[in-house]
Amino acid sequence: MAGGQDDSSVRVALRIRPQLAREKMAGCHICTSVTPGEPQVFLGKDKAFSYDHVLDMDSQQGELYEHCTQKLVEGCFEGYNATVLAYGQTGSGKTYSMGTGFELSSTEEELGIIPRAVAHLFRGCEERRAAAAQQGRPVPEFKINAQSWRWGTIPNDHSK
Ligand SMILES: Nc1ncnc2c1ncn2[C@@H]1O[C@H](COP(=O)(O)OP(=O)(O)OP(=O)(O)O)[C@@H](O)[C@H]1O
Repeated sequence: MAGGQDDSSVRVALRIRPQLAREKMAGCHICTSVTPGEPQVFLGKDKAFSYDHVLDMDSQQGELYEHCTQKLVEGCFEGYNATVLAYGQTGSGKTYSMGTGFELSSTEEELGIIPRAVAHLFRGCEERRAAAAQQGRPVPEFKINAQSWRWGTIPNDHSK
């Protein structure tokens, strides 16, 4: 997952997905380990990879948001652009982490990045409007546009 606050700043985070019951039953085993207190992952015993953040298997959705997205959304209010991109092999947890599965059974704690970012954005607008009104300043107006697409249908996508 990666996001940039401006052209010169790119954050990279790696999230290690927990092992699913069916994977345990199929005899799969975990081949990565996280160095405690370090944003570093070992593949096997000797291949180490470093990232800005590494979230181990017990990480929760709120923790992921706090480490990787919260500052990007706050940065938008300061005029910075931000992108959050989930990248990984199939079944690695992109949909779950981004929160676009929209399972009806999801608890608040299980909400992923997108619903959290949307709530954060609207809450941030309201807080800024309320603070301005309270301090007798002109109340700011915010314009939020949203667009969604599926791969292969991106406007001006000439890759297919
Ligand atoms: N951190 C997590 N905690 C609990 N379950 C998870 C976690 N990450 C992923 N899963 C579960 O693992 C399965 C695969 O995850 P998911 O569908 O998000 O993968 P994906 O990368 O989007 O896959 P694809 O590329 O095939 O669409 C799902 O059942 C999901 O609920």
